[in-house]
Amino acid sequence: MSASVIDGKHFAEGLRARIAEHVKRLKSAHDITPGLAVVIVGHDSASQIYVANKAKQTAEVGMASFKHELPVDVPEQELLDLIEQLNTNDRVHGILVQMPLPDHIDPNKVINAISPAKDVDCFTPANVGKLTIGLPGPVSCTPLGCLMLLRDHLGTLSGLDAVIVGRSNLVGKPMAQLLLRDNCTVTMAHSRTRDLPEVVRRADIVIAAVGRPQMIRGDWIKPGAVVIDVGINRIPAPERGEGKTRLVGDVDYVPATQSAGAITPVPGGVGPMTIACLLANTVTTASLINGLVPPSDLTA
Ligand SMILES: Nc1nc(=O)c2c([nH]1)NC[C@@H]1CN(c3ccc(C(=O)N[C@@H](CCC(=O)O)C(=O)O)cc3)C=[N+]21
Repeated sequence: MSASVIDGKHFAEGLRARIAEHVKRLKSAHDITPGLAVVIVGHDSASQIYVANKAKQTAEVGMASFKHELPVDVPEQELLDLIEQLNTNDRVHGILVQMPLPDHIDPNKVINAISPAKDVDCFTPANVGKLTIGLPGPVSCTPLGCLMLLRDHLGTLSGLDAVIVGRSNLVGKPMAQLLLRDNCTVTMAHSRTRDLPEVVRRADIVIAAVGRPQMIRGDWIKPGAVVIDVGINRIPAPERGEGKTRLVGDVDYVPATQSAGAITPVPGGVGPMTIACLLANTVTTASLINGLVPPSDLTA
């Protein structure tokens, strides 16, 4: 058996086209231009590229894009003051503070400073609570992207066994909430799980979100299972020349394609969906801030 490849890059393009339509309608019918502010501290080159990508795609869907670059040694209070300014700026409907932050800044303080109404990452306790009980609001970007790909591929997820490997606040925990809402039987596995291969072998849906390159082996995958690889790991690739690197996921991709029914590649799988869902969340928050019902095709 050879898995079909779930093309996240292509799906994200389609999603962005739908977002652009919603943005157009918000502008023409309500005179609202959704705006996304991205805050980056320091000059990490990978983060710079990622932030530049977000700004470009934000503009492409017709939204306003605001970028704030702060020096790596910026005092914590200055960052908190900037967030407060963005909280009260009517042109800004979404605030994303690029993580990780330098060690002298407490990420929890920063997250708690963001108005939940503008928290497009779904990092604030208020929005995590809403997600958990199913109230409208932003939905964690990476889990939302994974859910959209799964629904598109499978139609319904009802009754399926889903195993999530990784219990982070960022991906594992919100992913579990979304899959539960779609009536999956959800197992959360992690570094202390006993006999991880056997647990993964039960899964109709595998979500790999451990952050360890190629850790999930091909022979752990049940024949026909759908594999969503959230990992983005850069590893040395001497076969491409000295000092070269390449991106791999948390799944050992080639062997996994032997048994999986479908699988997301890295790159070109979940990554592009994360950015598209950030834009989707900005349409959601812009709608809710203005007392409008958010578009149902952009959320869980
Ligand atoms: N507050 C906050 N929210 C985030 O959502 C957030 C963050 N901080 N900090 C950094 C991580 C990382 N992240 C990525 C999203 C898309 C790709 C992506 O599109 N990757 C491409 C490959 C890009 C390449 O070639 O390097 C792909 O998978 O196809 C990567 C990484 C969001 N993050």
